[in-house]
Amino acid sequence: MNDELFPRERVEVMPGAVHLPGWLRDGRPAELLAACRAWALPPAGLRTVRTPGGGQMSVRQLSLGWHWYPYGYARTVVDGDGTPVKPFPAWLGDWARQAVADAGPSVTDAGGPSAIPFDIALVNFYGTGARMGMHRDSDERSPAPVVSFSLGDTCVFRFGTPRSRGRPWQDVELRSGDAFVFGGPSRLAYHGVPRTRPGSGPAGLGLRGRLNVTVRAAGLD
Ligand SMILES: O=C(O)CCC(=O)C(=O)O
Ligand SMILES: [Fe+2]
Repeated sequence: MNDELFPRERVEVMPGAVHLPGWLRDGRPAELLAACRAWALPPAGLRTVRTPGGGQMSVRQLSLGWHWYPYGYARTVVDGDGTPVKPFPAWLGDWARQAVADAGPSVTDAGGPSAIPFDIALVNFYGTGARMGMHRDSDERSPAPVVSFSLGDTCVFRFGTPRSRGRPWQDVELRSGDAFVFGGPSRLAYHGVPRTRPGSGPAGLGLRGRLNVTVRAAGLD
């Protein structure tokens, strides 16, 4: 449900980076949340990600299709319970291609969205205080855009350039139901989540915290 009095507009925040407010309509937020709850269960469920330097990420994460670990992709949870990654569902690829079409031509280098072979989803759960530092999504071997869907609490999404972690950047509020697509000249741009706003999500959804699902094409076989 979109409970905005006036729907927020599509905004291209950087060349090839497009925010689609309220893009998940009708039953889709609840459908995606129910799917995330099922994927979160073991085996290959939600886990804490440890970084090579000995730290750990504050978000909890799971993967579908290909398992992401710092810093690569595998078919099994090589840094967790060792089980095969859960399959990437075809419907999520369909949603992502629809979002790419709605984002417009700047998010793709060549060809239309219909041929994009989406085959990965990374699901991130942000509890109170969780954040994600500025990084690039650079472990994929495909130029296809990344499509992000948000549920639950609002966050500040910081979107910069491919050149550096620093400024210039744009801060965008991603709310429950929003999509964000980045590709073309922004495919390797630095981005991160400096904060979420605990308790800001829609009461009717029944999610405490924030979920983000990024859909990607691996370009691997
Ligand atoms: O949580 C978000 O909105 C962004 C997640 C992200 O950048 C990632 O999973 O690589
Ligand atoms: Fe990312």
